[in-house]
Amino acid sequence: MAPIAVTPDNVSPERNTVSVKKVLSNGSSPERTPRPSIDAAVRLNDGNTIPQIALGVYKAPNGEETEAAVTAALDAGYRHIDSAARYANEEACGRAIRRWLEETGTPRDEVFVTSKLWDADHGYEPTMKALLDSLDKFGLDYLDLYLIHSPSDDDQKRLDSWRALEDAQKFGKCRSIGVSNFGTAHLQHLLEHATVIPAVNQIEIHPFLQREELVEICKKHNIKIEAYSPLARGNKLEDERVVKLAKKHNKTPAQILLNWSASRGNIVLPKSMTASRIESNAQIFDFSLDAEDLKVLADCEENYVTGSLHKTED
Ligand SMILES: NC(=O)C1=CN([C@@H]2O[C@H](COP(=O)(O)OP(=O)(O)OC[C@H]3O[C@@H](n4cnc5c(N)ncnc54)[C@H](OP(=O)(O)O)[C@@H]3O)[C@@H](O)[C@H]2O)C=CC1
Ligand SMILES: O=C1CO[C@H](CO)[C@@H](O)[C@@H]1O
Repeated sequence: MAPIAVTPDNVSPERNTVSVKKVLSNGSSPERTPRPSIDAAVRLNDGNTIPQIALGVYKAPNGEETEAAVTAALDAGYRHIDSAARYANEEACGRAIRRWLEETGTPRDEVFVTSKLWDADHGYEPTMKALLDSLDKFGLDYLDLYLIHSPSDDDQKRLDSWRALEDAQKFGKCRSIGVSNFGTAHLQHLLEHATVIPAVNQIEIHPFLQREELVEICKKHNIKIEAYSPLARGNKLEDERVVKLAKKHNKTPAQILLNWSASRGNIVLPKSMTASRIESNAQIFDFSLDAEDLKVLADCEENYVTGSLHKTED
């Protein structure tokens, strides 16, 4: 089967070799044999590249279970972890990432780490403080991507938070900056006042919630879509149309949903705490959905929202 269509924005940076040469600081060799990295990546409007698949860690506890999931993801070839201050697991994610980098001798810049500013911390100073707090929890010097988790209802506060992100990027505390849960009105307002155009808008999107209008606006401004809840939280994996496509392609229903999103150029953030699912969720770049399959999935639209759309989102 041919691989999914590669869009002009898709790039394959030289990040596909994992060094396991280095031994641990205690002199022992790592027992695991990590897979090579998954090289599917997307170029952002700031010139940075972002791995197209991330492990999402919403609801993952701040302890060993999450460390194991993050390690399993990195071993499976993921190079992107999507956390948030709100998820309260930045410490566990940071521990696992730092340990994995050390064990495999991989440079920091080969793993892409995202966190998000929580709603209670909007405003210039609180945003700066929240970002430093997140860095402290991860034990990292910089984040690859820092997002406004949801738009504040207060126009000025929202712009102040964004100005803080712009400055943090200038100071090297985060390489890319973006937003999440921004609808058309919030995006347009931000674009009127911002110096830096957000690199991404992280929103819920899957075949059951396709959000074409918002996607078009993001495309127009070269803002990439990060698809959250790309598995519709597991609630649509038994949909008979998805199951039929899975059988046709000898794939899992989850892989069908993820391929649908990735083949549109989205960055996909499936969450799982199960090593076998973490691994299989990444095996989505070796097949293509044909026009007939895409029509079946287009017809799945039912405005199915699993999370909570912000009240001004469309
Ligand atoms: N910016 C925002 O406001 C939001 C961001 N997000 C981000 O997106 C990520 C993903 O979204 P999320 O809402 O967690 O939901 P997902 O759509 O990723 O679904 C996760 C659920 O699906 C299950 N699952 C995962 N893989 C499989 C599989 N192959 N087969 C069967 N079941 C599977 C998981 O269970 P199990 O763990 O047991 O495998 C879990 O219950 C979040 O973790 C977070 O990083 C999410 C919501 C909002
Ligand atoms: O990231 C998140 C996970 O999902 C939650 C809703 O179900 C959101 O509130 C939050 O923004």
